[in-house]
Amino acid sequence: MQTLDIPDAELYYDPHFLKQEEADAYFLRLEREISWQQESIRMFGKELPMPRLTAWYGDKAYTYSGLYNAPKPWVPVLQELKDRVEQASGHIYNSVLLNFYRHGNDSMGWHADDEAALGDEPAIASLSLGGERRFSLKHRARQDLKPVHITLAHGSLLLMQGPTQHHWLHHIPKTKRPVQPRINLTFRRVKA
Ligand SMILES: O=C(O)CCC(=O)C(=O)O
Ligand SMILES: [Fe+2]
Repeated sequence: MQTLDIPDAELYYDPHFLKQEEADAYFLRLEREISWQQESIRMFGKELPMPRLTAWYGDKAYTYSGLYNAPKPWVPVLQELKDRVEQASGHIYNSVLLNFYRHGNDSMGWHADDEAALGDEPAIASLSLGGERRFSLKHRARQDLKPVHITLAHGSLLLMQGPTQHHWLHHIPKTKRPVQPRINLTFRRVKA
């Protein structure tokens, strides 16, 4: 893992966490084996489809972006990836949120993964597969710090921990560039 030197954050990145062929195979398995959902979000009093497909697996129920997610048992492909991510990151997880970005018009808005259920300084391990998308971080308070952009490679692992969620927001912007579909998994540990 390489350390990304960013103030008020603790970030590690491994662009080659999975070999190309492994990453290709996991993309295909996840596309097929995960029960992808089209959720909706309430915005300005209207129900709008979320600009991506999602799935939640794990031992605990979890509320994310105002959506209640019932626990759903681990399936082999997720158990395998969880084991490898735990090994590499040195943390134990009990849940994973999956996002499927079908095309460049799919995205995720600015947020921090700072729900109380994640505890004070959560470790969040983010595995990316498929088309490369830009992931950006911006500091919540310090305007002297420029946003940080990381192109998350196919088969890469990004680990966010320590004070990162306290001080920084992150998002996946839409892009007009033609991009391949992308799957992202964020492994988390939800408290009782
Ligand atoms: O797709 C990504 O790389 C980011 C996902 C994310 O921020 C999240 O699931 O909370
Ligand atoms: Fe996030």
